[in-house]
Amino acid sequence: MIKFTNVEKIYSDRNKSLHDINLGISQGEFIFLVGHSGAGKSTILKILTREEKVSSGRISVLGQDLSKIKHRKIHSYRRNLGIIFQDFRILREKTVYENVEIAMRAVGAKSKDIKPRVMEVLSKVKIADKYNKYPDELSGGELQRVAIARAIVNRPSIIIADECTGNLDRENSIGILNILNDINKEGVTVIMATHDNELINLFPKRVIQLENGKIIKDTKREMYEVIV
Ligand SMILES: Nc1ncnc2c1ncn2[C@@H]1O[C@H](COP(=O)(O)OP(=O)(O)OP(=O)(O)O)[C@@H](O)[C@H]1O
Repeated sequence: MIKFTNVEKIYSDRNKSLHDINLGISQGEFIFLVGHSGAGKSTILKILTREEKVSSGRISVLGQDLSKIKHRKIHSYRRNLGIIFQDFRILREKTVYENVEIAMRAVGAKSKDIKPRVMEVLSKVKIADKYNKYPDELSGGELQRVAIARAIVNRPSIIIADECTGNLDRENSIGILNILNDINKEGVTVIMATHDNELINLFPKRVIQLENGKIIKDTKREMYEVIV
């Protein structure tokens, strides 16, 4: 479903951010992307969202070659993705409900479908009781749950999360991981960049480790090597 083939990313002459990345991810996998600061985690995620283009190599996602995708098609490609950030990116002047509703309106959802679906996803992330609150009235953990509701409301195939627990305490981080785990069990692929080793140990998943723009460890690959 996601395939990186000999992917290189060079931001400038001296700065090679990704080196010969070869990687396959199947639908329904849950991946932790780890590595030191500057290892290339965000660059991989930005290539997946097509915020950045590869410098060479090929990247295909859900049957689309992102190295060749036309500019006007990027918008519809991104409808397959739910993106979650460390800093939540919730609109301050809108309520919880409106923050999620806006994502459905943006894709032209029918008015009659909006309310039930927004309330359904708010219930799923356990924030439905605060649907009428403004972001300033919510905690960081609650804000991130709203961001997840917004990310899943249009039923994406892939969730992309960049350090989405980076601003949260342990309890809230575990809460967010439990929600992502439940979403993953419904078949949604989750790719999450994190520095949090404790969280990785609590949720045993495929871990891809980057160093200086190269994959230096892939637990799944190693498991296969042991089995074969
Ligand atoms: N827009 C950019 N222009 C130039 N260089 C960049 C740009 N974005 C990232 N880089 C460089 O690419 C390399 C990888 O950066 P990236 O942000 O992918 O790392 P990361 O693993 O996500 O780090 P962190 O954990 O600190 O977020 C770094 O050397 C970084 O300085």
